[in-house]
Amino acid sequence: MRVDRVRLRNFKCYGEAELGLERGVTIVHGVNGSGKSTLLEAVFFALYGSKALGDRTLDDVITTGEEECEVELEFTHDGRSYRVERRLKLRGDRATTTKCLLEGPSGAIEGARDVRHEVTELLRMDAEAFVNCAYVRQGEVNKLIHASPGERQDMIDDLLQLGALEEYRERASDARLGVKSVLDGQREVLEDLRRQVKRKEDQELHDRLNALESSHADVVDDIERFESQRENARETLETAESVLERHEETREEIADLEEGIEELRSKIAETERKRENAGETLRERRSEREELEDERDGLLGETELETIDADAVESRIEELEARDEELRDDLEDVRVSITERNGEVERLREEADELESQAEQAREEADELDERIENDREAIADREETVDDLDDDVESARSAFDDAPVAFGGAESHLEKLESDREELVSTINDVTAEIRSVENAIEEGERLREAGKCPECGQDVAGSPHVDILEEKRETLATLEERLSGLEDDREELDERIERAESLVEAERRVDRLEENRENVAQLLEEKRESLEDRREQRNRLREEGDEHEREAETKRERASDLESEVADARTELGEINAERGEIKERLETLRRASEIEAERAELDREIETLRQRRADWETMNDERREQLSADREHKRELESEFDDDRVETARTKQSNAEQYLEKVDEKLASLEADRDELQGKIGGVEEKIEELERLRDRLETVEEKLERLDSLYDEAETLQTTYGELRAELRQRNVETLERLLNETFDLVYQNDSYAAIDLDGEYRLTVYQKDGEPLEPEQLSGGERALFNLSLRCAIYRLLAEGVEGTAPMPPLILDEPTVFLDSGHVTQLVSLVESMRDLGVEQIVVVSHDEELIGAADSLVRVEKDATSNRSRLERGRQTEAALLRSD
Ligand SMILES: Nc1ncnc2c1ncn2[C@@H]1O[C@H](COP(=O)(O)OP(=O)(O)OP(=O)(O)O)[C@@H](O)[C@H]1O
Ligand SMILES: [Zn+2]
Repeated sequence: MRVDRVRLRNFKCYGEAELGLERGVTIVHGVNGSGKSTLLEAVFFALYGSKALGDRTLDDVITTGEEECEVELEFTHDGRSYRVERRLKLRGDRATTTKCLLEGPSGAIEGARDVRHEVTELLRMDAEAFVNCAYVRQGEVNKLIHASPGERQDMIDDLLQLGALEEYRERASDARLGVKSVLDGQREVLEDLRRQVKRKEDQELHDRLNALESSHADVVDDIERFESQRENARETLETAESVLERHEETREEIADLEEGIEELRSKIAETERKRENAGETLRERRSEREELEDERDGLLGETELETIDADAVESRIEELEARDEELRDDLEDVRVSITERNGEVERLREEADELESQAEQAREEADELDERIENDREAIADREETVDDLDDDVESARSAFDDAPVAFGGAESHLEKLESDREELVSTINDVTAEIRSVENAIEEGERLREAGKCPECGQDVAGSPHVDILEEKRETLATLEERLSGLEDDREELDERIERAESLVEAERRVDRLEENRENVAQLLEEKRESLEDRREQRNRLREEGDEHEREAETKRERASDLESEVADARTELGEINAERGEIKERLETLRRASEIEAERAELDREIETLRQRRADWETMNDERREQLSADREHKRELESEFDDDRVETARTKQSNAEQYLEKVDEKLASLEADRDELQGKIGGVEEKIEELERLRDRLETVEEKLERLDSLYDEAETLQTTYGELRAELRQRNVETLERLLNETFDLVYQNDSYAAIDLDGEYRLTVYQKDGEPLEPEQLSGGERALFNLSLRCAIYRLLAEGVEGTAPMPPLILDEPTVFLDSGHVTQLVSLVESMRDLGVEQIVVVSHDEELIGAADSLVRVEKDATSNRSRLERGRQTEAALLRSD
């Protein structure tokens, strides 16, 4: 068995914690109070529940201040996986298990009891055996050593399941004692039975039975005789009674006959009356029939039929009705056609009216258009005149160019040229005028200077002045200039005249442009007018045609309407004819129906007459039969009256009273005889019962004797079984003791290599003795504390090994759990402990869990678990030591 995982919640100092465990040696370490032992306890608790707690109660494991606690354990056993889950809850100050579940390969088991049983079965050990073998708790060093040999014996027997053999032995012993007490009881029963049989045999029961049976036979004979006499008396009585009864019956019968006769007579009279009434009715019906026949004969003349025969009448009626039906349909058709035609006439007339008014309207529109056409024509004539006028104006305006220096169109530029020539001329004139003025001034100055004898030119004295003659030159220049000026002024005058002419030409050009534009506009308007005039003419013609067309259509419709009216008049004539024919048919039908009714009434009357006749005949027959019955009854009555005479009745009465008296007496006698017989029978029954009882006693005696024989042999068997079980257990135990002694010596040698001790002895009663080298024996209690610790560990390991080897099937081999095993050991012995642990691992213990803070042990671990308590939350925490740490510690 191997623990795979443990999970805790609110278990003592743990909040939420989980730990996976591996194969090999796991060392759990941490400071005091951190929760190491609690972790091991939790595993133990998960397996065994409250049985794992010893004196403590469930509420101890729930973390103080919490309500609920959970433990979950997963383990593998024999290659199969299991999971245990337990949940506790605090209710008041007591805790209860609210969930306990074991899931395994064959399903789930629930409930603390069943789970514990299953775990015990699986591991082949209960909680106590578990702590004795696999789980060495802290401070329990001396437990096995202090135990008495008897306690040790029980414990080891239990572990090796030798307890069962002891149980069987006890059961065999119980069985033997049980058989013994039954045997003693049966012996007493046998004695008692023998005494009873003897007493019964002494009573001579068979002689008594014979005497009683012969008296009984006599009484039975007497009873038979009296019974046959009583039978005779009863027959006599019956005969008399039947005679008297018959007499009474006859009297009643006669009375009945008289009553019947009276009844028949009155019925006959009644029926006779009915027959007469029916005869009366019959006559009445016959005369009614005659009347109907007369009426029918009268009607026959009115029909064209030869006889009034129902079928002929009926078929005639059908014919006439069919004809009437036909006529009604025709009538309906004619009416419909009249209505339709009238409607058609009205419609046609309305349409004709409508068409005529349309024609009228079209003509009016055409007249209107005529007027407008006339107006348009006048407007066109006016415009044509205007165009002609405008053409004349243009002609006259253009004539101004006839002898002009330029052609039409050149006036504008010609004027511009002339004006610029003039400007140039004016400026030349101004220049010449200015030159004249300066020459005049110069002449005036020169004359003045010359008068003063000075040079007119340079102001020097004339004598010797080169410029004296200049004045003459200037006067000549002045004359030339003045001549030039007057020429220029002539030119200007001429130019002014030409400019005037040019301006009038420009004016003429503009006028022509305006006139031509005007003419263009007028001509366009004229064209438009002409077109619209044409449109109106067409429209007017169309309207006139339309008017004519409508009038023609209206005429056609009116003709058609008057045709239809004459058709309606014809139809009305037809209508009258049909109605007349239908009136005739109606009269004939009435006659025929009456005739048919008469036939039906006549037939009914025939039937009634027949019925009445039949009934009268029936009544006659009935009364004939009654009369016969009446005479038969009278005959029968006479016969009955003659049947009985008074003597016969009297004899019967006497016989009846004698028989009655005898019967009374004989009944008394029989009753007393029967009482005697019953008494005798009771006595016989008593004796017979006693005989039967004797037989039964003899049978029981035989049975008890056989039973005693069997019990004797059973007792012997139980005794043998008891000894066998005892011997078997002693033998097995002896074998275990030898093995255990060997294993213990091996283990102790391994952990305590010391010269002081030679061997340990374990005797058949599990008494332990340690022998010193000098051969002196020592009790284990006499060893030192450390030695005791080692001795204890050796013993546990030896038991563990014995268990692993000595049990058949899969050895449970739970994890070997050691809590603080080093407490009493010195460092040298810790080394031995390490080799013990290792040798256990080598022996095939899958998991070894050790709580310790010894460095050397830590070094030997395959894995490390560190337990730590959080200072603030006060909850323990589990932490797996890293592989490197374990390896590092080991290498030190
Ligand atoms: N019901 C409980 N609720 C809370 N804490 C609890 C409860 N029961 C016990 N404890 C605490 O659990 C702690 C751990 O105890 P445990 O015996 O597991 O420690 P340890 O690590 O084995 O110490 P040591 O090395 O001294 O043996 C203790 O300090 C104790 O006060
Ligand atoms: Zn001069």
